[in-house]
Amino acid sequence: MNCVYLSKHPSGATKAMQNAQPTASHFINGAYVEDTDGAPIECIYPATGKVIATLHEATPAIVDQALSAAKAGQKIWAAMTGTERGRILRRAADIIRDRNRELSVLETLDTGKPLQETLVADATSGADALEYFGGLAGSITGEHIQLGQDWVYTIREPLGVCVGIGAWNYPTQIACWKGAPALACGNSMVFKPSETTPLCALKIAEILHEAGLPAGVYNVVQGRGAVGASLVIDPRVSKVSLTGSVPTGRKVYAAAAERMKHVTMELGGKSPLIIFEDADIDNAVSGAILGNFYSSGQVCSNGTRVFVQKDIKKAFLKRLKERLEGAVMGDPLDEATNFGPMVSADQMNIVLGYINKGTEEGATLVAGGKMADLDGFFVEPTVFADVTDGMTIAREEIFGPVMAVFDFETEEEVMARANDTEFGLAAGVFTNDLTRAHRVVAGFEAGTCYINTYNLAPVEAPFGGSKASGVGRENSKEAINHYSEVKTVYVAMTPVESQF
Ligand SMILES: NC(=O)c1ccc[n+]([C@@H]2O[C@H](COP(=O)([O-])OP(=O)(O)OC[C@H]3O[C@@H](n4cnc5c(N)ncnc54)[C@H](O)[C@@H]3O)[C@@H](O)[C@H]2O)c1
Ligand SMILES: O=CCc1c[nH]cn1
Repeated sequence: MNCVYLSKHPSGATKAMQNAQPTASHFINGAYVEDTDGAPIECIYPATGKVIATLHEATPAIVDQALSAAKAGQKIWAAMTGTERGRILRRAADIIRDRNRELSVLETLDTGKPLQETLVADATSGADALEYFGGLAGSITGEHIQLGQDWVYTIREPLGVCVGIGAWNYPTQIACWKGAPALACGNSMVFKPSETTPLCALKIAEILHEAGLPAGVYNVVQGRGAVGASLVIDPRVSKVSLTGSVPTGRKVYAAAAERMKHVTMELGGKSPLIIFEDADIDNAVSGAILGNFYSSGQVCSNGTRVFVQKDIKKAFLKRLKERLEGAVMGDPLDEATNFGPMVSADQMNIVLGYINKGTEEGATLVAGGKMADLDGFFVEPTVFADVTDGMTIAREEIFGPVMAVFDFETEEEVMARANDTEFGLAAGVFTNDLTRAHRVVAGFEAGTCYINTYNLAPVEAPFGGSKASGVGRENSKEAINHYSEVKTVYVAMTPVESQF
């Protein structure tokens, strides 16, 4: 039965993880479930390239089992009060915080992200979501509308069974950002993690049940795209929330639309970060580093198109180069490491391909530009300057540690260039001119904007994209609207006046 195992690991992490690892491929109806008929999924530790766990894709029987459990579990869950539901979600948040270290190690093993990051950004962000939506669960209500003697009341109802499909960059966070609002509203969820990072969501399911979640309310099944596609089209499913690339988003949105299902689409980006000459250069360099090299550049909202006003270009690049000396690449489980590998060999090769294109198309390589001399899938933090708008590295999402620096002269010019993209996930501006800062963000065609900072995503604030980058918003009270719908009830206080 126990087909998930973490094999020996040079850093000794395995020993510490004996009690923390998931014990089977799927979590359904409150328990781990295995079905070795499913095709194997190898979980590869990105810092060594070695297989650390082997799981199995969900077979059609497993998918059916998960959806049936979710259908039955949702009825029990929705019948509880919001306060009762919230208490369980908040208890899960507390358990996650208590086990932050072991969950962070698991996140690092799943993704290769440095433990220095995962200790503060992943399980903690998941706990924030469960705590925040747990707190809201008791106050998800409709309204009363008086119409003379008559009146209308509305009921905010859950949608039913929701499917969550995750990307590989934030496996714990994505499992919680989707699960917490869905469950707060009284829905159940079947979550399919990315096949590249299958481990973390299983622990979230296990902890939710330990906190008292009724069986069947949060289930996890493994699989590649075909498993995701089979979940999306199942008639038992009312809503699909995807975090992934734009091409996958188009397919999933189309399949959901065909069946008139609700969707949230959290997709890719190529976000602009504009640095005006009056900005504090050190602060702007910090923003550009955070917005390009955190999680080794594998963050959807990264400000990968850095527009620097011409007069400060030299000073900006000089300071940026100095600050890159601070990158510490190496064993992600060593807390001194602050820059990890790409999640997979495939992603590393995609990123190296873009770096070659940048050079071939005439951009100036300022830093990095190659694999690091280490085991695993490491690519150096890379900066190109003199990038022009038509270059491939200026137009396509790379999803790796590659910053493209552009020159600009005027605000009007840079705004037109910043918005000249199919994407609209995020955008940022560094300036000390407050009027300009607000004028610039008003002009951005993007769902999430930053003034004098970058990439923060607290649960209290809506997060999501415009244009091809997405539909709907995660986090904040906004997410409640995306996991519930309103029923209108008209109450007449006088007899009906019919026309004949
Ligand atoms: N906007 C956001 O919040 C956000 C957050 C993280 C990542 N992302 C984006 O995710 C992408 C990187 O992640 P990825 O490579 O895992 O993305 P991906 O699109 O390849 O895969 C995402 C998920 O979709 C599944 N999938 C693939 N085809 C499917 C189909 N036809 N039907 C249903 N499911 C299917 C995959 O198995 C995976 O679980 C980047 O574009 C990044 O910007 C966006
Ligand atoms: O990867 C996208 C989601 C995100 C942004 N900042 C932190 N998480």
